Amino acid sequence: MTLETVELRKAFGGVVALDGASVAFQAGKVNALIGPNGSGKTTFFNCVTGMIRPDSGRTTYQGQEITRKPPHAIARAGVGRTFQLCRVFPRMTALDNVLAAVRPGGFPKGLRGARSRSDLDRARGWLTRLGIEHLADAEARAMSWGQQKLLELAGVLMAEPETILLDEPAGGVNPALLDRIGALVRELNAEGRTFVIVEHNMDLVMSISDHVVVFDRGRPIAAGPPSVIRTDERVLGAYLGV
Ligand SMILES: Nc1ncnc2c1ncn2[C@@H]1O[C@H](COP(=O)(O)OP(=O)(O)OP(=O)(O)O)[C@@H](O)[C@H]1O
Repeated sequence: MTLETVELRKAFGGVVALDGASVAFQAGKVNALIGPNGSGKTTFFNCVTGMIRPDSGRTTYQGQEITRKPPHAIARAGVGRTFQLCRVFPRMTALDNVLAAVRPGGFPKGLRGARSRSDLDRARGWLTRLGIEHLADAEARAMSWGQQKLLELAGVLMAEPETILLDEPAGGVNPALLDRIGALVRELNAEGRTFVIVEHNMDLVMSISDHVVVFDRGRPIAAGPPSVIRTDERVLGAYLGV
């Protein structure tokens, strides 16, 4: 196991977003976290990455307690993440966005020479790997939504995380890019990275995942390989609302 939670609970006023969620994701695998709208998936990501504090419960990463650690400490421990609404700096170039991932705050104009050669090479390498190197000098705001999602992922990869949490990587992207994102996840996984993916596109989930966890009302109701999850009656019931 790599990322594990025990009885994670988080309420927003009267709304219980996480209701004692105990989940174990598998190291070296592509894990998916699925569930109907409002079932607590993003709140779960926010809790395990330190963006919000759970009311109770624990999270461990590779056996180490990370429950109350701040986001930067969890990132440093090796967990990277993307966001549903994609976080890039709109007025910075693609290259500067990727570099900013290793130097939070970016580079003031006069200090551009301070970028290290190896960081530059690595940043260009990730842009190339993700197929957006031709946009290196374009401002992020001039890029398409799908390109911005790739750019955000390039920034995450720049920190060399062992585990990557993706929040709706397929959301709003065109079918060609969808295929590329799927292939990329499998490639990066084959190189040793663990993934946890929150995603509504079931074709993508079922084609790239090794292990699927299903949330309903703030807690897991099923977990297993796609072939089993696809026909699980509890899962079908949760999605159909019966
Ligand atoms: N900051 C917040 N304040 C109040 N309620 C919140 C907050 N964040 C989430 N919630 C509520 O908690 C519940 C779980 O939301 P969450 O976004 O975690 O679900 P989700 O499974 O990620 O949904 P979706 O698939 O639609 O993104 C929902 O009822 C939501 O309205």
